[in-house]
Amino acid sequence: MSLRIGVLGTGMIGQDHIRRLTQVLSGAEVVAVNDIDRSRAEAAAPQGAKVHDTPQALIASDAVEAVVICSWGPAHEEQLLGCIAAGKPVFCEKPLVTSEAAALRVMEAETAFGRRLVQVGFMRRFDADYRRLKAVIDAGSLGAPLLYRSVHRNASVPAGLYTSEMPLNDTLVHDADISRWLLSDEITGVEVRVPRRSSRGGDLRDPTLVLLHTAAGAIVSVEISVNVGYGYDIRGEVSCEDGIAALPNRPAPVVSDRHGIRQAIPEDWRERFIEAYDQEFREWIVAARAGTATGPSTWDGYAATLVADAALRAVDSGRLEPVRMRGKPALYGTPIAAAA
Ligand SMILES: NC(=O)c1ccc[n+]([C@@H]2O[C@H](COP(=O)([O-])OP(=O)(O)OC[C@H]3O[C@@H](n4cnc5c(N)ncnc54)[C@H](O)[C@@H]3O)[C@@H](O)[C@H]2O)c1
Ligand SMILES: O[C@H]1[C@H](O)[C@@H](O)[C@H](O)[C@@H](O)[C@H]1O
Repeated sequence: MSLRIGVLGTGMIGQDHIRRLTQVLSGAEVVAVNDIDRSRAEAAAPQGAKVHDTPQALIASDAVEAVVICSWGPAHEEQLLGCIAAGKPVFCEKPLVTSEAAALRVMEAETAFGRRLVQVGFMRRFDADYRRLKAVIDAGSLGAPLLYRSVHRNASVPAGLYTSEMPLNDTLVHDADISRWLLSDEITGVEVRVPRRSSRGGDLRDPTLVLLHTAAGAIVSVEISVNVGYGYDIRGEVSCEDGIAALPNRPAPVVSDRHGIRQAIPEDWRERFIEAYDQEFREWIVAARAGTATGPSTWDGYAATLVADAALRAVDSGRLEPVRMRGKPALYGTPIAAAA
């Protein structure tokens, strides 16, 4: 039997996830959709899927066994709490929520329920290159990780909709999460430095340089540039005591012509992480069919939210801003020793 899924939010990524759930992956079907823009939901609904008037009606529907949230960040809390109250597994696109208080409310609801229901859309953890990079670090032959350089470049962002806070509370969450996961470490402090602005972004504060300090004493530098024009360029390199390990360049045909020898760069996140999103949903479908969730948890979404909050404080203060996490509930596994 296929997992019967309802999708909340049928914009850019909602449509892409509906495509993969209906045309690429097996074991799932999209039976219901909702969007505050009803015409968008109608256009995105696969044949036979019901278009619901409200997220609450979709979550409550007996036809829906599990939910995928692809609405805007500020809408996530209410929709997550609705899914947890209904006991339905839920995949939630990043960011989990947009404030520490909201993250704690979701965590309290899930821990009171007593079983993991929430998986957060940190798709990099499902990318084969990142998984191999983590395996090298975990093997330990390079010694302890000291520095991690994370480069996050978007070709462009929607003008007017993407604001100067968003490099820190929308884009950085991916780098914060992958750093915690790769280094098996927690982030304890955040600094932000702002160089001269790129003329490509108008008034937008871009690029931004973020330093994440970890409990074990490593430092992560994150370059966030959201208007580079040339493509979606994601890089990562870990410097350890006895060597370095880096993400490889993406395999692409090597073109030789009068401009030289070159390889294409992905256009956007859909192209760069296409296999990662597929794998993320393969693993989610298996877990959701068992009535639970796997991979990035509410705890991980909470951690990324705290980093985003600290980064927003740091860009104003110019100082190192602390990240103070609560004790980790047992539902989310054992705390990382260095951070305990
Ligand atoms: N993991 C990733 O790489 C990745 C990539 C893109 C977007 N995202 C995340 O996915 C989410 C959606 O992003 P997008 O780019 O598709 O945005 P979008 O603006 O294209 O689509 C969002 C949709 O949600 C709808 N919506 C908003 N509030 C709603 C509500 N309360 N109930 C129902 N529908 C509602 C909007 O009408 C819109 O159609 C965001 O949280 C974003 O950060 C993640
Ligand atoms: O919502 C998107 C998405 O999360 C992308 O993966 C990220 O590169 C963008 O900066 C962000 O705006």
